[in-house]
Amino acid sequence: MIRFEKVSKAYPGQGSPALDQVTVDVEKGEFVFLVGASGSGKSTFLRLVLREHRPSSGRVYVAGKEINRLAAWKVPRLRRSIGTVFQDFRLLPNKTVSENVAFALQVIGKGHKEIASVVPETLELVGLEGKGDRMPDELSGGEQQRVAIARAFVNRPMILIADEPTGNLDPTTSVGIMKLLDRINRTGTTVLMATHDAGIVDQMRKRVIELEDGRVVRDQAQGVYGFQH
Ligand SMILES: Nc1ncnc2c1ncn2[C@@H]1O[C@H](COP(=O)(O)OP(=O)(O)OP(=O)(O)O)[C@@H](O)[C@H]1O
Repeated sequence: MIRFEKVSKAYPGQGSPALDQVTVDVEKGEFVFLVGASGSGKSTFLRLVLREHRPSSGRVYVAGKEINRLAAWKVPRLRRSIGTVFQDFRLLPNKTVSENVAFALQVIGKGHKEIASVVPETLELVGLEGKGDRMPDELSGGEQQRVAIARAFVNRPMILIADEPTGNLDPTTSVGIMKLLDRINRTGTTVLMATHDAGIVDQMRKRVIELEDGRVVRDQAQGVYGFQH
């Protein structure tokens, strides 16, 4: 589903590359944690998957296509097939919960009828039934993140990218969010999550890929956050 072949990424004016000869293969349906110190290259990795950046060398494949060679007009379609969730939720503050989720479908041209049936279904899936008419600032942080996940998942993307999704949440709320991501993963969606949350990684026992100075220093099935090398 996601394949990096000797991928390096150097930003202009930076001494050492943000990613350095990274080779990784993520199968469809896997759940992968990306860990490593701040600045180790996690966000760069995620941005390359979304083609927000292009590699300086090497190849990035998503769903079998080398995305560096994807025509510019096909990039929006690639991004639509990848849901994204961030630490800071990024909801539209002037829209209700339902409108936030519906918006993701409107921008890809879905009709009223489909939106009217899919949005409540998705809100129920994330545990927000009955809260569709609330505004984001009337929700707890955990609930806001559920809205963000509903919005990311509403068109059933093949990949869900989560960059520090529990970074602003307390441990109990974080566990709820991880259960939800696990449930989404079980529908067949590949989940790639960058995190500093050791407790969560140790609890979930999923594949762990650790980056250090842009290099993969560990790729462990059913891994833990910290590992004695
Ligand atoms: N747009 C950019 N321009 C220049 N340098 C960048 C850019 N984005 C990231 N970098 C550099 O690339 C390296 C990797 O950064 P990256 O954001 O990928 O790390 P990270 O592991 O996601 O960090 P964090 O955990 O703090 O989010 C860092 O040295 C960073 O300063």
